[in-house]
Amino acid sequence: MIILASSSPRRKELLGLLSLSFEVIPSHADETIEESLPPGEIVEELSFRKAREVLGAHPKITEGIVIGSDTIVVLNERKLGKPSSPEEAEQMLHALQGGPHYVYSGIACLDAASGKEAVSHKRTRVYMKELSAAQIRRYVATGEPMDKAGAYAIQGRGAALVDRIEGDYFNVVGMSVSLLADMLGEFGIEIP
Ligand SMILES: Cc1cn([C@H]2C[C@H](O)[C@@H](COP(=O)(O)OP(=O)(O)OP(=O)(O)O)O2)c(=O)[nH]c1=O
Repeated sequence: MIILASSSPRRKELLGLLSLSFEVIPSHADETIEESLPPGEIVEELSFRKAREVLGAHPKITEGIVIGSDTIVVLNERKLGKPSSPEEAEQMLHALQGGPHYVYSGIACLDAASGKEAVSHKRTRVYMKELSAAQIRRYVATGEPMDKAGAYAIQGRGAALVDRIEGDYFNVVGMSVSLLADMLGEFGIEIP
């Protein structure tokens, strides 16, 4: 059995690409973290917390693999999560437009029966086009940025804002399917 500890519809779709049967249980883990930590450590720690919280809150889960994941956008030293208001979304997009940034996504897998744990992350470079204030305002007005790290969705209308990427596309959307497949392999789960 596989349990995805996530409320993200994107991650559900991404795990679905592997044609494995799984259940979704949203995680309510505390995501407060020291922002000065390296971004790879942040997404790995938060991925772990999400998976552990679901396992801890559901004592009936005695076997199977619990998967947690977390995504942040990093611009120079600045870490951008999900915007808390349309104004913050506009500010994030103003900062990101016209240049490159990194998207980090972590994945944690916990084996409920054995207690075995694994965690890893990937980094993708995203180059955003130059955007006018009017373009940014129109995009924020669609509502799409509000539940997305860095205030854009590359898989949606946000695709029009991106010039190109270097690295794994799915890592930008929320979880590297390729990395996940390798990690599940370490837990004895073969992809059909
Ligand atoms: C950069 C980017 C992020 N995102 C999304 C992926 C994540 O859902 C979200 C980052 O927030 P997260 O805190 O990583 O995840 P979440 O709160 O949506 O879901 P959960 O913690 O329950 O697993 O941003 C996109 O959908 N497209 C993008 O291009």
